[in-house]
Amino acid sequence: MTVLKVSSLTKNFGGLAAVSNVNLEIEERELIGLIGPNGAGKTTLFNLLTGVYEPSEGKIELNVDGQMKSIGGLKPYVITGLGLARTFQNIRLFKNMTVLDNVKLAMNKSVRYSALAAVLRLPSYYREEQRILNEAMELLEVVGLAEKKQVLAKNLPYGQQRKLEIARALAAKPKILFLDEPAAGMNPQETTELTELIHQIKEQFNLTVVLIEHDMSLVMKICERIYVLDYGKCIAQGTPEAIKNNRRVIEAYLGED
Ligand SMILES: Nc1ncnc2c1ncn2[C@@H]1O[C@H](COP(=O)(O)OP(=O)(O)OP(=O)(O)O)[C@@H](O)[C@H]1O
Repeated sequence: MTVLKVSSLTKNFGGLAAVSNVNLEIEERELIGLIGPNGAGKTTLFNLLTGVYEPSEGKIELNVDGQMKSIGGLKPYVITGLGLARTFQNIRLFKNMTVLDNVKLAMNKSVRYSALAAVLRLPSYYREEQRILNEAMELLEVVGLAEKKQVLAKNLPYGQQRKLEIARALAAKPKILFLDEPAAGMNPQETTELTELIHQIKEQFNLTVVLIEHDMSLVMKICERIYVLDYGKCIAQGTPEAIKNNRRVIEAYLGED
């Protein structure tokens, strides 16, 4: 079943087509890689898909309860509510809050007590607070940060901050998870752990995952299918094996590591 379909998507910044006539079709529970040289348009594409930017042209459709719904240009919080969550290349945490509060805050949209219940401290308030605490702790267990729950986010090592971002994205209960360079700044040990974590959350939460990543060994190891962007255009898509041997992809990367 198709969960996300992108048709002829274009984003212009002045005279520059950062994303140019891109088509994607992603199936439920696929693990997709989005790669390409620096400045190829990967983050701009994520920003279009998650509502940060409005498309200049083209269509983005998300499967909502079995129907393809056009989501291009909707506000980010609306798109998140439809089941699409993301992490950012530049980590966006509440740095002076604890690890636990960072996750609890990400769950706030699902809070089910009224303002009055909160002010009067009614039983419904305590029940809901307990549910939020339990769910937040479960997510911290999943990403291996339960023992760090009281640590301020800014005091976590870089790799763990990235895992906390993933926990925050999961708190939105997404169907599709977008990860923007999840392994950036990680050491090889952390990257290996991250690879396992991505597999684990995909299975546990029945997710479709799309990731931008420069770490080719990670991409080739875990992605089932890869799209390659270059100068805003999609120049190839296919299995890791096909992409590795694709002449246009090799040419695009010539001069890159
Ligand atoms: N808000 C913006 N205004 C103007 N130009 C932009 C804007 N955002 C991105 N660009 C330009 O669009 C092109 C694509 O950038 P983008 O960040 O999407 O590439 P990328 O593939 O994610 O690169 P990297 O791998 O380096 O993160 C670049 O030339 C960039 O300078």
